[in-house]
Amino acid sequence: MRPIVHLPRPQGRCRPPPLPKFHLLPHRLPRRHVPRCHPHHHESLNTAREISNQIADSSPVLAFTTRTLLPKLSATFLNLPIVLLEDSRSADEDPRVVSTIQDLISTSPTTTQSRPAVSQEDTATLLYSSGTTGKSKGVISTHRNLISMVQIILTRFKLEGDGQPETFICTVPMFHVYGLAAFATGLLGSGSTVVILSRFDLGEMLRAISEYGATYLPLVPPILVAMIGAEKPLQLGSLRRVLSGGAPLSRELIDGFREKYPAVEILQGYGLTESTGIGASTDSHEESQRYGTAGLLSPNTEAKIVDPETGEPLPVNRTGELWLRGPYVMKGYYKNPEATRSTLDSKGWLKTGDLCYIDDDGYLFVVDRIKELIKYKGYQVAPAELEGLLLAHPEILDAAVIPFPDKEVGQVPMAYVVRKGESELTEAEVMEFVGKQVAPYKRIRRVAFVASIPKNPSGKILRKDLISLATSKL
Ligand SMILES: Nc1ncnc2c1ncn2[C@@H]1O[C@H](COP(=O)(O)OP(=O)(O)OP(=O)(O)O)[C@@H](O)[C@H]1O
Repeated sequence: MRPIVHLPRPQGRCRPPPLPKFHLLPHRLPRRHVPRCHPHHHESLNTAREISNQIADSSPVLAFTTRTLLPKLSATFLNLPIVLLEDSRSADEDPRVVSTIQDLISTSPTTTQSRPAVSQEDTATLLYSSGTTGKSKGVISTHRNLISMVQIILTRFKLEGDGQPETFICTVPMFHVYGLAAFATGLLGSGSTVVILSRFDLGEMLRAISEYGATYLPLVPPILVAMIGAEKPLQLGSLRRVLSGGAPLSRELIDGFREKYPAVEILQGYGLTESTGIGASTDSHEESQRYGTAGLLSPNTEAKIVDPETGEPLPVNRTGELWLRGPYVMKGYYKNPEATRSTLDSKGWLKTGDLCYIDDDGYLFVVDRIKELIKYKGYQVAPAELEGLLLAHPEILDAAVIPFPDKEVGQVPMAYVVRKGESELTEAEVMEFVGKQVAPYKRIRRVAFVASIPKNPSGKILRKDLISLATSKL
């Protein structure tokens, strides 16, 4: 029987975990199916306001939280019973607390109570899409959706490298589809060893890699940016693979990573909350050699590229909107039939909103999100392409490109740039660097320097914030 490891919760800021205490838990699963977890403490990145909106929308009947996060559950929800993820209750606990996880574990289940029947079409999860391009919506994934995604992860994720089982590090939140599909269900189902970080912290991540001999690191692009930006290559110990997903990964970032960490393979996964996870991925060395691709379609997946204006299907190598169909496509948006109708067509196709092309061999390339394209004199400029170029500049640590309103041409590309350490890079130099490499309509025409680029937990640039920052000065 494999041990389940419980680590004492670190106090305050994350510190290197002390040596694990082993608790043997009786388990009926065969040995290889018992997952080993090294949980650090968990934190919700959502704000109290975001959580309140989700509670108001979804009307939950029970909440699970920690004592630290309790204040995020607004007192407006007076009648919401709470189970604390703690060992015991204190005397002056919030009156809404009805139990603790420890109490629940030590209570024997009543045998008289029959389990409710659950069908594959019933709702399994209601994840809220991040709302980077519109209002956040509750995405209904059914049991069938989730089961098919777990199956994809079990068949396509390489769970062994050189005959040894992989040890995974979890840096992504489980309230997002990436963490839910990969860590909370798929890898748990595979019996893999998973080390969980409560949130991304570069030092903490490196310590965990070395301490637990981690070999596989699924991450989001900002973590890659941080790893490439380090002055000297970081000590990655036994790490063999990273998997990037959740947001665009430019070719320039891939090059930068390969140059700095030649021993580590870089793979990619593409997906949406609406597809309950991975719609395409690179799963092998050969597949990852196809420069810049997000990979081959997941099993049981159909895809087509359509003209976003007319809905007409386009041939290979032509760029248009990606539509996906498969057993993992969501049932719809919760209490939002209008949004469901405009995203799912009557034949079950999911309109991803992503501008993509598929090459002759079936490899998917993501250009950008249609809603994020900048319109310069009617030409379309993809911010992701310009961000990729900027990141290749030796003095640029991070960058984001947004549309800046212009009376004459509609919108011009504006760059927010984070310079490296001592760099004195000027606005003109940034514009010239990009200008030399792109068609005139794609040129960056405004530059501002900032200390960091705002991003959400799934790695997406919070362009709305940057646009309000830029336009507030108009
Ligand atoms: N490998 C990838 N390469 C490029 N883009 C990716 C990749 N993986 C995910 N994405 C982007 O992430 C999107 C899915 O995002 P997610 O479902 O997490 O929330 P959201 O779409 O940001 O929420 P909202 O639609 O409300 O803005 C995809 O449509 C795509 O634009």
